[in-house]
Amino acid sequence: MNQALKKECEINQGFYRFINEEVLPLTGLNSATFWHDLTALVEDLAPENRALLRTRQQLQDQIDQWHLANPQFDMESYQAFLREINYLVDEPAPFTITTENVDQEIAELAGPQLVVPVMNARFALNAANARWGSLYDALYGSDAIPSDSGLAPCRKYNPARGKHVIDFAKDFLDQVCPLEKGSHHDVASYTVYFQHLLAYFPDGSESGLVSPCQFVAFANSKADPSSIVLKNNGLHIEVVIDRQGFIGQHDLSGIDDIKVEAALSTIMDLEDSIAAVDASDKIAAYRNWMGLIQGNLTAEFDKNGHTMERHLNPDKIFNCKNGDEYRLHGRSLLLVRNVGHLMDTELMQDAQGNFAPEGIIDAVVTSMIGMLDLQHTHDMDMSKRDIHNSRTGSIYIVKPKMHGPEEVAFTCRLFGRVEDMLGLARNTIKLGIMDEERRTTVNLKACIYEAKERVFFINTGFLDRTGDEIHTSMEAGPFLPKNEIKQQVWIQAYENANVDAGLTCGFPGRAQIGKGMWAMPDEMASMLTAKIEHPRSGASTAWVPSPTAAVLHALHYHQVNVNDVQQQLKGRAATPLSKVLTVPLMAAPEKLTNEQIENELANNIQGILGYVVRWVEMGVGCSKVPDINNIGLMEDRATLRISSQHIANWLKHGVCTPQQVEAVMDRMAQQVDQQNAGLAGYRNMSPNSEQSLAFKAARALIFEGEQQPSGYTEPLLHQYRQLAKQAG
Ligand SMILES: CC(=O)SCCNC(=O)CCNC(=O)[C@H](O)C(C)(C)COP(=O)(O)OP(=O)(O)OC[C@H]1O[C@@H](n2cnc3c(N)ncnc32)[C@H](O)[C@@H]1OP(=O)(O)O
Ligand SMILES: O=CC(=O)O
Ligand SMILES: [Mg+2]
Repeated sequence: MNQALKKECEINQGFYRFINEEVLPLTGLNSATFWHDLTALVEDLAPENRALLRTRQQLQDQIDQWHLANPQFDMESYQAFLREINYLVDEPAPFTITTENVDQEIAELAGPQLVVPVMNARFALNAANARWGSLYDALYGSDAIPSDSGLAPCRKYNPARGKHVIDFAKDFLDQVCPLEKGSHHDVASYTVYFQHLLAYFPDGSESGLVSPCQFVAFANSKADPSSIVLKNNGLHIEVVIDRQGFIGQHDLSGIDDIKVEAALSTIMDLEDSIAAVDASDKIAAYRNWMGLIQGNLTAEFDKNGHTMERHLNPDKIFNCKNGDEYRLHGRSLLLVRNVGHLMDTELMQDAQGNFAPEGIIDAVVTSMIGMLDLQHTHDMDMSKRDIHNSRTGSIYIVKPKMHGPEEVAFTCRLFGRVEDMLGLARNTIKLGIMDEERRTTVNLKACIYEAKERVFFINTGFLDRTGDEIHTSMEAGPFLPKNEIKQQVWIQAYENANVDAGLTCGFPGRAQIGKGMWAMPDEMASMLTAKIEHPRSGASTAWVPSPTAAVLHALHYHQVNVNDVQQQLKGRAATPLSKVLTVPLMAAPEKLTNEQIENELANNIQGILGYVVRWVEMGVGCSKVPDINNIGLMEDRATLRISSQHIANWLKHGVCTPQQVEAVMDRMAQQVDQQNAGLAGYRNMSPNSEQSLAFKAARALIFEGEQQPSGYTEPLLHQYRQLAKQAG
């Protein structure tokens, strides 16, 4: 049953109640005015939103036609054509962004950014609390410390493994906060002498830090500190000392743990990592966002036979070395990712029966909830309030999947209208631009220009970007195997051009330059080796999939000073557009062996089925799915977009046949069923795959992939998930 608002517009009743009963009373906004304004907003902006989507399709049709008419690709004529159709626009004259009131986690500090599905309260709380994490736990519990030669973690503590953990962590201290003389390994005790940290060795000798100012605070007494807080590259390290502690009792200096400042910011995701297909799903997601902002979200769950309750951590309070209080934010700075411009939502319907653009409703609701934090900020003495988010009065919205500057301009107009509706000062709502569609990449400066007063990040969402790479050039020819696409010139050019754009547009000090997700959540040793390249490339943040990854990736920002790197990079030669536009096609598809083709299909299809079955049948928007080498991969809608577009491309160009794909799908359905055996709520796809909604969804994603708007997966996922919900 719907709530008739004006006679030409209907609001979903659950949504109406949620806003009226749970949100509006906290905002001081008038209900009648709010609904009137929301209706007007949707009436005004929905047609524009739809027009932007038509433009996407028109451009895609023109690009398809061009490739068909130009089988011999010529870069010069290609670029001329892209300009002619307005896919490529003129670069704006040099400018710098003017974004103000940005929290220091975004503007000044460099460190990991965690992403989490907001609908999972247990994970979302964990993510918000992942501002701080135990280095000992992250090392002990991951493959960062190898498991061979008696080092495997076991049910009881393995002291041999523990020794490697402690050695690694103290090596790290020696590296980033070295002592003037000697090593942290050999320290017998730490004390604070006036404003200095002193380390004493067993022979009675002592040493200070090479950089004494790295010592900033302590807990308990100077003579017998229970914590020592160090600071390097703006990030804190807490050395916890407890001579009675589980680890500390066996440690020469009594160090019980080393905690690091890890996820400086966290994206609460309403987009690609969640499955929200109807009003009740959306309300659940909004409610969690509200609980996080208000500070009262809790989650009760069973872990290892114990019932646990999780809530948000308070701030951390220490003694400053000069005697004052030293207060550190206890939680990640929370950002919220809205959906893009594509999908509509049943939360609201116009007179013609059209659902409202979901991105418009997300902007209004997530901002209105974000506003509760700002009201608290103004109303309350900050030192008395434990849970708050922005200390500069900003709301941070990450907007995904925008195509080019006119879509960014539209988002900014939308945010401006929302600010007017909510009575917020202009540019309170900050915009994070995902550089993850090709039309945004090639016009990035023009995109930033449109948002120059409110942009707070650009981030290379290379997963969606790869999907869009395939879809945009679907007609150009067959693409390389998925892993080889990553090695081609276009991607490095895209990554470099993104950093360069951020630097030339004045991001340092105002906004983040971000890099993409580490999509192998269990491969922490590899991450420690590979992801240091992100700060080295000039990025001030990069995405991680879990708190453990956040802790370990944080080490990189101690090892690399991003400010210095950014200074060095300023003024490097611009990346040629031709490199960004070089499509990663296969030169000689006929050289692929049948085995290579089968392997590629098997890998893609295992990922697709493994992800889609949980999405459609169980409403799980982000999963860890083993690939054919049994490495667990983070799969979300963006990785699904790549896999499904890749097979669609190979089908189109005859690299594989539909029969081959069907056969691999049947084989992989059995495999995925086996992988999920015993999982509560799981429904097998085989042997009656024709009755499985998940299997049908996966088939549609592949065989109808070419026709999907920009190759996106959400229209089909939503359709099949809704059917699964109806089927109960
Ligand atoms: C292309 C893009 O758009 S990328 C952005 C979207 N992707 C994401 O947001 C990825 C977020 N990550 C995740 O959802 C998960 O890590 C997955 C699905 C990849 C793996 O989940 P699982 O298989 O359940 O992880 P695993 O069993 O190893 O670990 C679970 C533990 O880690 C925690 N955890 C895992 N990921 C996260 C996270 N992102 N935030 C907070 N906590 C997390 C869980 O809370 C849980 O700990 P608990 O028992 O104390 O609650
Ligand atoms: O959103 C991130 C991506 O890689 O896509
Ligand atoms: Mg993305």
